[in-house]
Amino acid sequence: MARQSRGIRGTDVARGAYREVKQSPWPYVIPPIAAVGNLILSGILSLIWGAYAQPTVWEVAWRAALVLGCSAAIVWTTWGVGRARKMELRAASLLMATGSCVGLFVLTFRGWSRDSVLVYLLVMVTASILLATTKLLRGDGTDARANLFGELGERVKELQDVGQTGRPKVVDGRIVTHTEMVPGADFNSLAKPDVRTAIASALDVPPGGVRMVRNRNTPRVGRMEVSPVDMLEHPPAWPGLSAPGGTIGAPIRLAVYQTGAPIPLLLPGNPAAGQNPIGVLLLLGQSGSGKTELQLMLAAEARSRADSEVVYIDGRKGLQLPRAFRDAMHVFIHRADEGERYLDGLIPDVAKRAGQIGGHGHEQWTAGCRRCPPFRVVIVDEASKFVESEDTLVELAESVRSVGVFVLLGIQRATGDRMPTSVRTTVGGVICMGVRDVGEGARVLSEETIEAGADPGWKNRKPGALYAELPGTDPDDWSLPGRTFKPDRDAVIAELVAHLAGTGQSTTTPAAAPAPAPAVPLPRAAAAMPERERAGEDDADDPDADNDPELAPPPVDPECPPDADPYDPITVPVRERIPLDLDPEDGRQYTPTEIRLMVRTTILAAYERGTRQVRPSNFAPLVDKVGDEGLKPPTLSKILGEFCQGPAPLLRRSEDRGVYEILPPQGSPSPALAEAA
Ligand SMILES: Nc1ncnc2c1ncn2[C@@H]1O[C@H](COP(=O)(O)OP(=O)(O)OP(=O)(O)O)[C@@H](O)[C@H]1O
Repeated sequence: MARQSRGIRGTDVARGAYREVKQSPWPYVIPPIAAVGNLILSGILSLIWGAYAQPTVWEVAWRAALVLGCSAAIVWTTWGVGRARKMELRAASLLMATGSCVGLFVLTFRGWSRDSVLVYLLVMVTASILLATTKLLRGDGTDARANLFGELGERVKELQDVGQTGRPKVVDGRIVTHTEMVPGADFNSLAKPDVRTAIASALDVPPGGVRMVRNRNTPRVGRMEVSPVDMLEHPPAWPGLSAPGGTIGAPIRLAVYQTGAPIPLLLPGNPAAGQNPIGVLLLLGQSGSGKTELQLMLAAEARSRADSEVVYIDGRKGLQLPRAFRDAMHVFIHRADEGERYLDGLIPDVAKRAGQIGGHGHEQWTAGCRRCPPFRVVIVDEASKFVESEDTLVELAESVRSVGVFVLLGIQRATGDRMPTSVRTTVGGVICMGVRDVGEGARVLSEETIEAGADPGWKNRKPGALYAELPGTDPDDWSLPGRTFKPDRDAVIAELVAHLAGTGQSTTTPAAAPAPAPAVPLPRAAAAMPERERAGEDDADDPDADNDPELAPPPVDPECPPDADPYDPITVPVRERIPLDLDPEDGRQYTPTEIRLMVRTTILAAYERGTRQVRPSNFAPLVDKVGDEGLKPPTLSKILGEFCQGPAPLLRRSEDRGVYEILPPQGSPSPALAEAA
């Protein structure tokens, strides 16, 4: 507590009340005492050293040099330490120091005269009054700082005592300054909320517009970034699907940073760049913070990629989402219990996918690899129940990462009772939208991000605003706020539907794909991937295609569609079937040559009946006969490819992927059947 001075009391007329000057009286009496002491010192020095001591020239020279040196040190120090003070105080203290030194020098070496003593006393009294005035009139009578601005200004200036700032540069609309602390000081001390707020206030920029990004290699150095205007006040318009028809390996444009730069989301990772797949992403945001819009856009982006399958689970308000969107998803689940069943079945499915991926020598899902199963994107709108169970989450996060599965878990609250503390280290990435306060955000965001100035306490006042900690992004940018694009559901869905229609993918077929039963979620999703299915047919060119036992997804029998969701209407695609006159399955093993002969016979019989096109799914009865092992889909594709070759080909690839035209039979069989013939 501040001590109260005795004796210094005054009346504050404006307030009509007494006020007490707290703190010590010494700051007010020291200057005049020092001035008098300095006068006495100059008298003594003039008698023994200076004007009245009859010194030689040499003695005068070195004594004068000594006094000048001491004076220079005093003046320089006074100016230096006064840097963090108000200008008036700094000027008064400088006047005091300079006056003392000049007086000492003149009175010592020139001798005393009435004028010189009077001038000295006048200057020193003035300086003492100035010092006392600036100290007395700085506030309400306490010895605290004068007012808010004075205090803030001084605090900002005090920064210069602990560190040095470099020349500010303008980068992407931000003012960026390199800051180096004095040895022993910690740059993080500038990241404290009150220091950042003081700087924001002094510079008159929005709160949160000041970031302190420390250098990871040294605690002394960092950079201070000031964003003068909030560039996310008006979110940018949605620029359209980022790579329709491309691979899911290409980044998804999810949102933009305050700087205008895009925030990329890389789902499968990039082994070449040593970047891990994300696996599980946690999306935290309270109701109305903009989660659904983000999920919708992400789902549309993922669905527009050629090598992914999208599962959307919204057990709360799934049925409120537009029908066209629901139909466009490979799997759409709107019942909470079914969503849970689906998630339960996800982990057992991992081993199967791992077998498929590892079976051809890949350590993780690889973009562009035809033998890897489609990348699966699972978006779960309200997953708090799932997140609550730490074991399940850890198991999920660790297992899905490398097998080409991405799971987004959306949650509304991150309170202690709802979320284990280890969640942040378990999941591969985090997006934090508006939450109640910075403390809640700190449950998912890293300590460094919060320390650098991230404050997601927007609640639902700024929907779409977010902080993102994502693999593949610069950790220095994690404390940079971002915002999703201005919502335009109709445009997002219309563009997706147009893209799917353009690539020949029906948006009603996937809707028929039901929620997977526990432990068998994949086959149905795969069944709902016509494009991918067709892509597999092109494996005919791959000589190893049918040697790999782990290669193929289980065949889907068009005669026996998977169990349907009882709540969704079922639409089974109409497919023309070629009646095949084959004997029932007899359990015997068929040689490759026999199988090829049967395929040829089937094609010729179909041609005779007037059929001019075939596709692998037409040969399902043949699969029944020779068994799954004898005729996997890639093997069948390979055989059909062989029939396209040779001097007298039986088939020709149609422009429609996966469809073959039957050519008029010519006398000689294709080389594939030479042996059989
Ligand atoms: N980037 C954005 N800019 C402006 N408005 C946005 C943005 N993102 C979302 N919104 C709007 O914010 C509102 C709430 O969004 P949304 O429904 O996605 O929130 P939510 O977090 O899913 O809420 P709930 O959990 O209650 O469903 C909507 O009106 C939406 O249009």
